[in-house]
Formats: sequence, C-alpha cells, structure tokens
Amino acid sequence: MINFKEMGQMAVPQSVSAVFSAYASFATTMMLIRSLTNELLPAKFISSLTSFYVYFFGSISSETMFVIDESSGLSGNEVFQAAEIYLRTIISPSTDILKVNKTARQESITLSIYKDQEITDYFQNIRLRWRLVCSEDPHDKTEKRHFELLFPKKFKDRAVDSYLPYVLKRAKEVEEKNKVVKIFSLGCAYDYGGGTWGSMYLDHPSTFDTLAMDPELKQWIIDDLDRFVRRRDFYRKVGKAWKRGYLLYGPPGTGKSSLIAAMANYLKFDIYDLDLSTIYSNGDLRRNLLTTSNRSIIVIEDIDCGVQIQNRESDEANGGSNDRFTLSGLLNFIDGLWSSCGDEKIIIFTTNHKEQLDPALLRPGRMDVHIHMSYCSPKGFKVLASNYLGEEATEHRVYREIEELIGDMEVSPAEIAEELMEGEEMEAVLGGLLNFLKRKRKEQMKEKEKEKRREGDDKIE
Ligand SMILES: Nc1ncnc2c1ncn2[C@@H]1O[C@H](COP(=O)(O)OP(=O)(O)OP(=O)(O)O)[C@@H](O)[C@H]1O
Ligand SMILES: [Mg+2]
Repeated sequence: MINFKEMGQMAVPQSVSAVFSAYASFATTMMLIRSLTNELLPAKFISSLTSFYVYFFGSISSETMFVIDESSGLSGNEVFQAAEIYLRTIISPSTDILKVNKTARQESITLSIYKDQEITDYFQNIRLRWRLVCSEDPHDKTEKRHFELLFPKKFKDRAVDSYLPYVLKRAKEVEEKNKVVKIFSLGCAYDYGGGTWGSMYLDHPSTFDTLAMDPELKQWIIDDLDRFVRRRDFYRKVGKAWKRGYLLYGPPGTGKSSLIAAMANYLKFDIYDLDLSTIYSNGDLRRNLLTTSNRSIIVIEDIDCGVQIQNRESDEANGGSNDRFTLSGLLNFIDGLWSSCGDEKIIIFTTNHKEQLDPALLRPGRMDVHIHMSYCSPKGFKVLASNYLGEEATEHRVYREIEELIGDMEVSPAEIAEELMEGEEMEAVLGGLLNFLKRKRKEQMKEKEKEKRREGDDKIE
C-alpha cells in the first residue's frame, strides 16, 4: 500500500533538494563561466551572456537582480556613484577584501568595496545583496564596473520606489559631509578648442566668519544662498533655469575673490574659474560651460578687462559669420538655452570697474544680484582684528582711534590684513597699523586737496 503521507514527506524534500542542488550547481557553473569568460571573451559578449543569465536564471530564481552600470551614455550613472558611497557606510566585518584609501585632504581612512566582494544590507526587513563586478573593455582596455543588486523578487517595487531613493539620499548626505571643494580651471591657454577642466582642491580658508563686510549684507547673502538651494521645485514650477547670477564689484582688495571662496566653502560647491582670454569662440564657450557639473559656481573674474568682448551691435553687424567669442555668446549662455542644461548653478562676475561694463550685462534680470564690496568699515575692521589678533584686540587702547580713522578714509580690507600680519605682538601690530593709517590718510587728504585745486583751476579757465 502506498503511504501517501510518507511519500509526500519523502517526495517534497527530495524534489526541493534536487532543485536546490541543480540551482546551486548551475549557479557555480555560471560563476565559473563568468570568471573564465571575463578573461577570454570580449566585454560585449560577456554582457550578452550576463543578460541571458539574468533572463534565464532570474526567471527561475526567486530573486531579482538589478545591474547598475558605472556610466550611462556620456555621463556617469548617479545610482552607481551613490551605491559606491553608500556601501562604505554599511561595510561589515565579514567582508573578506576591502579597498583602503586616504588622500592628503581626508581626515580618516575610508574602506570601500572591492571587486567581486559582496555586501549585505537590510532595509525594511528585506535582505539585499550588493556585488561589485569589474571587467576590462578589450577595445580601450579601460575597466568597466557595475554593481549587481540581488533581492527577493516580490520586493522589486519597494527596491525601486523606496530602497534606491534611500541609497541616493544617504549617499548625498555622506557626500555633503565629506566633500572637499575643488577649483577647476581650463587647461593650457594655447590649447586651441578650449582645453579641458583641470582641478585641484580649493584650499582657500575664507568663510563668512572671516569675511570683513557689512554684517547685514553678509547675512543677506547667506539667506539668499540658502533660499536658492532650497527652491528647486519653485524654479521648476515657474519654468526658470535653476541658476543665480551675482555681480561683485568694488576696488581691489575688498574681498570679491574671498567672498567667492566663502560662498563655495559654505555651499560646498566646486568653482569653475573661467578665464575668458582662453576662450576663442562661442562654440568653445558652450562646450566648456556644458561640461561643468551641477552644484557649482562658475566664476568670471575681471569681466571688464579679461578680454575684448565685442558688443552686441557689432557682433550682429558681423552677421555672426565667424564663431568668435562674443558678449552675446556669453549672454546667450547666461539666460538662454544652455543655462538650463544643468542644475543648481551659480554664476559670478567680478569687476573693479562696474561703470565700464557693457550695459547689456547690467540690464535688470541678467545678473540677479549686484553686490558692492566697499572699503573697510569699522564693523569690518572688528572682524579682521578679532580674526588676526583675537577678541581682546577690540579692547586695546588704540582700537577706538583706529576704528575712527577707518570710518573716515578709504582703506581696503586687504591693506589692513597685510598690516595685521606684520608681527605677533598685539601692541606692535596695532601701533604699526595706526601709523600706516595715519600716513595713508594724510596722503588721501593731500590728493583730495590737489583735486579740489584742479577743479577750481578748470572753472577759472
Ligand atoms: N572683506 C575681506 N574680509 C577679509 N579679508 C579680506 C577682505 N578683503 C580682502 N581681504 C584679504 O585680502 C586678500 C585679497 O583679497 P581678495 O583677493 O578677496 O580681493 P579682491 O576684491 O578679489 O581684489 P581684486 O579686485 O584685486 O581681485 C584676501 O586674501 C584676504 O586676506
Ligand atoms: Mg579678486
């Protein structure tokens, strides 16, 4: 007699173990094939094989696999970049091989996933496995990398709708925290065609705390930057490109470049320092601007004298036949189509001579904010004195006298900063600054007298 119960008990485990062992040996074979093919076959073939594997094996397994390539078309794949950062935060002691890294600017060592290693993550009780897979492109011999993310099939929607957005968000937070701001400039000036951006770390210590400027204006700028960063949806809603333009103007040494560095350090945005004298054509300008990354500050210093920009009229008279770099090319970028090819961009122009700028640049709406960086004020001096000499400098007996002189003359923060660097003894440094200011004021008074006399002479004539 057949014992159905017994047969059932026997049959089920047998068939499960049979399927499981077939599954396991299939998986092992596929792993073996994959490592062999990585060595022997072209990358394209490997990728078709992977697709076949995913299609065939995925359909019989209870797991879904996401393949996340490092690059997608010309640009990088943000999911890959985010995964790389995120996985560093969940590395477990059970991982066998890890990559260890530390650059001069990093405070601590970072551990990251190594090729073919697996990291397990848990999210809302779902177990997810990440694996980094590397292969060499046989054509250009570059390394191609992708992540494989495996998880139970039934959680596919949750992986897309909740888990991956969570990974992106966490990576962004980590990146913000650890980001070291970089400054990019264009390659060699003789590199016809614009060259490419080369970068180095922006090692500028300027922050809003160290900037000597009118405290209300300073706070206004900070609030303006905060508002700009917050308003992504607003810019989308009103159909405007998410960018903001600042024109910083004022005499030399009043802190225009320092303010740019303070803004970059505050927002943790990279700086693209665009030297107009290295730009030969509008096409050149477009190409270079298009390759700047999001969340960055594009800086054009000394816009008045960097290059002889033709004005719009003569450009148009030219019929635009040659593609020389023109003011209209630049303006086109600022408020035209190109500006919408990127998000969260700040554009800053600086000049010592606002009055010499082409009126097209000053027209309302072109640069959103005009900021006047002026000579040092008594309030500005307080920031400088505390920074360079410490709070107690403001209690010093000559402090008041210096403050009064500064309020009554034209002296740049750079000149004062230079005097404050002169020594370590507060007494001597403040004494030296006082003498310097007295001398300078005398010269300025003399100059004013001369000017008055000249004006008087002109009238008599
Ligand atoms: N407002 C300021 N607050 C603090 N330090 C300042 C300020 N302005 C100038 N300095 C000091 O002077 C140096 C030169 O200033 P900065 O390069 O920012 O001036 P600038 O306005 O960009 O001048 P230029 O018009 O010549 O480019 C800075 O490195 C800093 O040490
Ligand atoms: Mg400057």
